[in-house]
Amino acid sequence: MIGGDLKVARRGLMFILSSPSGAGKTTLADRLLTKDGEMVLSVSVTTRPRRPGESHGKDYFFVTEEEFFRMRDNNEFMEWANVFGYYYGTPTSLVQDTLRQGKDVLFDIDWQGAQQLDEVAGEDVVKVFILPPSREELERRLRKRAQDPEDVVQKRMAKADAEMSHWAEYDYVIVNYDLIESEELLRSILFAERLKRRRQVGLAAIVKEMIGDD
Ligand SMILES: Nc1ncnc2c1ncn2[C@@H]1O[C@H](COP(=O)(O)OP(=O)(O)OP(=O)(O)O)[C@@H](O)[C@H]1O
Ligand SMILES: Nc1nc2c(ncn2[C@@H]2O[C@H](COP(=O)(O)O)[C@@H](O)[C@H]2O)c(=O)[nH]1
Repeated sequence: MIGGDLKVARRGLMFILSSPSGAGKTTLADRLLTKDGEMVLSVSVTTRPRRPGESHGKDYFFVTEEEFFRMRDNNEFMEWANVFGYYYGTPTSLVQDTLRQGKDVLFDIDWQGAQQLDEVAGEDVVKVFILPPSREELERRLRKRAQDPEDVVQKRMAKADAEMSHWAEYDYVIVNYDLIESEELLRSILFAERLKRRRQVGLAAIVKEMIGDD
């Protein structure tokens, strides 16, 4: 696969997707992951109730507030936040294990989480903000997903402006008009970021061997 099968040893990166709820980041994340063997999803811990079709350990680790606070107080999260009245957190262990293997970690987290990860791991972080084509389309997508009751849809729409106001804190911004086009754009960003010289940690040895010591 172009750009996805690098031969040079490289340092894994932390690829963060944020957006207002319903803009499409989970859908795009799924599509990226199914075609990329070098990227692993960071499965978050949450206190939100499970939606139909979601499974424990794949979409989220669903826990009680008591368990969430125990993990938080035990420093098991790389970042955590309260989003729409529920707690969400990124377990540190999977992230560190994956990066150590030279693979990338994909995060589907909000702006609060993105800011926290930037603070602790700025060099490894690449942040992409996904915008919807319009407010009307955002609401349409939230309803089309048909997984949340009306009051939840309203609550998420009410918070959309607050989330979108953080767009300028991101490295890249994609307006998600068309899924296939957005997926291609995301993949282009990923491939270019993987090729950054500082991430290709095996390059120096290869070049040294080619040009010799003199
Ligand atoms: N470009 C697109 N065109 C049309 N529909 C889309 C597009 N992208 C995503 N969708 C649809 O919009 C709905 C919401 O997408 P998704 O669940 O991925 O949003 P999200 O940003 O992850 O939301 P949340 O933050 O709540 O998890 C889904 O039904 C998805 O299929
Ligand atoms: N800061 C974090 N935000 C997270 C995390 N996991 C998910 N999220 C964000 O929460 C909202 C709602 O998600 P939903 O699955 O309930 O629709 C969305 O913006 C996610 O990106 C996390 O670990 N930390």
